[in-house]
Amino acid sequence: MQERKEAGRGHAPASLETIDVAVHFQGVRAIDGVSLTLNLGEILGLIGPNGAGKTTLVNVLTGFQQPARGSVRMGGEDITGLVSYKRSRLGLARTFQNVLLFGGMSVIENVEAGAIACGLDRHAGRRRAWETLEWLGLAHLAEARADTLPFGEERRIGIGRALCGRPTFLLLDEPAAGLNTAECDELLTIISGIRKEFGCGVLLIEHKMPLVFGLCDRIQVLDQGRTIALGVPTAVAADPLVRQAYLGDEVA
Ligand SMILES: Nc1ncnc2c1ncn2[C@@H]1O[C@H](COP(=O)(O)OP(=O)(O)OP(=O)(O)O)[C@@H](O)[C@H]1O
Repeated sequence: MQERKEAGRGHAPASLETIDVAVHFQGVRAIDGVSLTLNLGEILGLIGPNGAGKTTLVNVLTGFQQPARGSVRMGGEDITGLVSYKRSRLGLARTFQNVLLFGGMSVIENVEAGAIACGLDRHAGRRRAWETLEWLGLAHLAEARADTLPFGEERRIGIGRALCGRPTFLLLDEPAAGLNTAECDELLTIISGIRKEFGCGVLLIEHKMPLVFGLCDRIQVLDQGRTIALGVPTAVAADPLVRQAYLGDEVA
């Protein structure tokens, strides 16, 4: 296991950061000066009400959205102007709120695509895809067409595709949306296994609080494009501003 954790890690960057990032859409301040640090080996929760700016921040981190102000750094190096496929090759992977699998392709081809996007050739990519599916307990689905899968499995395949490039930093955008309780429990085991097995930093955007509070080392809370709290789960759960803006009495 340790071998797998260190494989390909080399001199992995120790952190992924945004520094004072701002994004505006036609006058809407989607992000208004947010700094965030995701460390290697930690699970950081990013939570907040609908429209708080969480997905926009992930888009900035992955290069899908250029900020109007501020910078993105990986291992201290400025990557703000780097296009997203180059960020993938540096070890940055994400999943999407809508799974976005290639419907007409098989499961193994979908997962392999994640490795090829990170620079592996087809042969190595296929081998890596098998390893990934086996690790997720989904190898029996390898030859199935992606668009025939139930929603919960589709989501896990989406995670497998992101994981297949063995990212240093993995950004999960609402991975539990639409999952039932049993599937959420499975997801919790997968995410904590990802950190243990692959040692990457995981950014978890989620509205399902049991998952966030059960998994995260630290939690950052956004509201209207700004950070209103950042800290360990117990401190965030007790923060009056967070309870007022988002949590209510959900987490005691
Ligand atoms: N492409 C866009 N064009 C215009 N406005 C946008 C665009 N993308 C996001 N916004 C606006 O920016 C703000 C932040 O949106 P964002 O999707 O980042 O929030 P979020 O915290 O991820 O919300 P949710 O929890 O609902 O996914 C919202 O007001 C949203 O309407």
